[in-house]
Amino acid sequence: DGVQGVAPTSSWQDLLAGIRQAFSTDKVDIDVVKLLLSSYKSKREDWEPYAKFDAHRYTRNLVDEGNGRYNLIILCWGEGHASSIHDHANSHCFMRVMDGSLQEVQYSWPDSSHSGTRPMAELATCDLCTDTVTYINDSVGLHRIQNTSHTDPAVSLHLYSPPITTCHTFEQRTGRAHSCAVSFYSKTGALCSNYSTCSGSTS
Ligand SMILES: O=C(O)CCSS
Ligand SMILES: [Fe+2]
Repeated sequence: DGVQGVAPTSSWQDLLAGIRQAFSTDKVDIDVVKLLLSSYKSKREDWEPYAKFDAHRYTRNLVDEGNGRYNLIILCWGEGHASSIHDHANSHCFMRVMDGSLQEVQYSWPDSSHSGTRPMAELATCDLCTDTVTYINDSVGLHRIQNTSHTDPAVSLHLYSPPITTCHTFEQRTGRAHSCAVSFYSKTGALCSNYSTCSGSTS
């Protein structure tokens, strides 16, 4: 549910400073953070230095390590790239589409009494166009993010609080869960080595 009707006025520096301020205490005001993300007037030159694509999978590029309470990350999705179905490790997950469009498919948690024997149940499918801001946490459900376009790449800005280092991925056909350590393709513009995503099969 994007925050509509906000005239985007703030600069990239205002956005980074506003987020730092919003996370200066342990209390997270979800609406304040969504408004900050919506108020930023997107300029490609602000975030393009972080937008590093890989031919085979989506990339996670660290923008701002934050103050220990959050991470700000640029994700780059080539045509057809998708994440696995995943949780958010009890963290807040804020997201804004910066370029192109993405599809979010939300799922309910697998029923533990059927562990590993039932397909994941879809809750909703949302098409997220450029500048849409959305939010999820584990009490909302699980999701998969995918770039369903065959012609256009997509870029999204994600804020996780607290920072996510590991999460769970879920097999669509069986609901079986796996633990997964997330990593960065680049950090503040510098490429990292041995990158791996939690992108599972999309079948
Ligand atoms: O951080 C990730 O790899 C999941 C992207 S969708 S929130
Ligand atoms: Fe996610």
